[in-house]
Amino acid sequence: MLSSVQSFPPNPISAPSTSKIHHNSWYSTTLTRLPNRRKSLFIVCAANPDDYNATLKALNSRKRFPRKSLGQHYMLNSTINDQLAAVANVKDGDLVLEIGPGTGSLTNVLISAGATVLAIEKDPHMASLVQERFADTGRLMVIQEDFTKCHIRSHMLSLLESKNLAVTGTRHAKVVANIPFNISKDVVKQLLPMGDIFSEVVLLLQDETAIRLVEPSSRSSEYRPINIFVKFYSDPEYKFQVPRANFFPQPKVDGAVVSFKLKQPSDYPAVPSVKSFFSLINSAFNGKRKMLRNTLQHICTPSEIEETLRTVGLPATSRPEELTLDDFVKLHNSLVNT
Ligand SMILES: C[S@@+](CC[C@H](N)C(=O)[O-])C[C@H]1O[C@@H](n2cnc3c(N)ncnc32)[C@H](O)[C@@H]1O
Repeated sequence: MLSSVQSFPPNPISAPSTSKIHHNSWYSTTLTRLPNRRKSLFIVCAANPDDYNATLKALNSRKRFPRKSLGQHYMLNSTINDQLAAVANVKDGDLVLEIGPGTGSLTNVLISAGATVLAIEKDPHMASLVQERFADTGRLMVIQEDFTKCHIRSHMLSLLESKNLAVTGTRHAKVVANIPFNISKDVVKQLLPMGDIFSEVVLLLQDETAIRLVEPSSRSSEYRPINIFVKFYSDPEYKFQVPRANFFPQPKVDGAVVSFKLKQPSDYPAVPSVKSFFSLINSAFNGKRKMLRNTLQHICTPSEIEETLRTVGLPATSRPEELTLDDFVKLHNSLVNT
């Protein structure tokens, strides 16, 4: 359901002083305006009083306490939102997919940069809040759905069609989002193979997840099938860390911004079947510390695996964590041809 937006009543609270004492007293005053639940979560100081103020005002307008189950840790530092948009080089005319707009602090930056935003928000209260806030811009479409269950490709195709934009050729769309940490894997799995639609995916993830997705290369103990998946579809880059004090309420972990520059489908590594390629990867990593000649026995005999490994220039005793994406492509293609 695509719906256009209504207007938001502007009623700013005057910005508090940034001095520690004033900030703290302003902070506890603001707390009393929130529904009287689990106030202990709010002990942490925010990065920017104005952004704090705006977030609390928005939540208060709906009597909406942040939900842990929805990963609702709102961004309180507009500079970080600016940096997220800058990493993706969001500019006039871009189409941006945002997952979990919340109160709309990042949405505001994207719209101000001249983008049209498609936002997917699971929480109906937040979906209507953000819809109302940007009603008069005509630049926001909100879909109230769970991103992990929605058909993002069909939503994007309808949007591109409505804007008379072709899917092939220049890719007009990007993803910029501060997502709930608990759906990171789903988001990455769904979006990275969409290089025909998106040129870049910029996500604020949990710092540990960001490192695990981007950094491990072959020969590292952290190397997993997801690293092969990420490199198959994109060129990932860890951009910067976002300390936990920038979120409201403060999570127990830090965040980090990662950019995934998506490859066009014509630039994916050449494999006859993507499905069989990833099935080989999963089988290979099933016995991570074991040699491939043992873990791939359901495909060929150990001596055939050894022979194939030698043919593609790899030692017969290779283990999965020793192979790069390129090595796996060669191994797969050679196995398919035997
Ligand atoms: C970390 S908050 C970020 C909010 C906002 N983007 C910001 O930067 O302040 C995550 C947002 O995602 C929404 N959300 C949680 N699970 C979701 C899901 N499965 N699909 C879509 N939105 C979801 C939450 O309701 C919340 O608004």
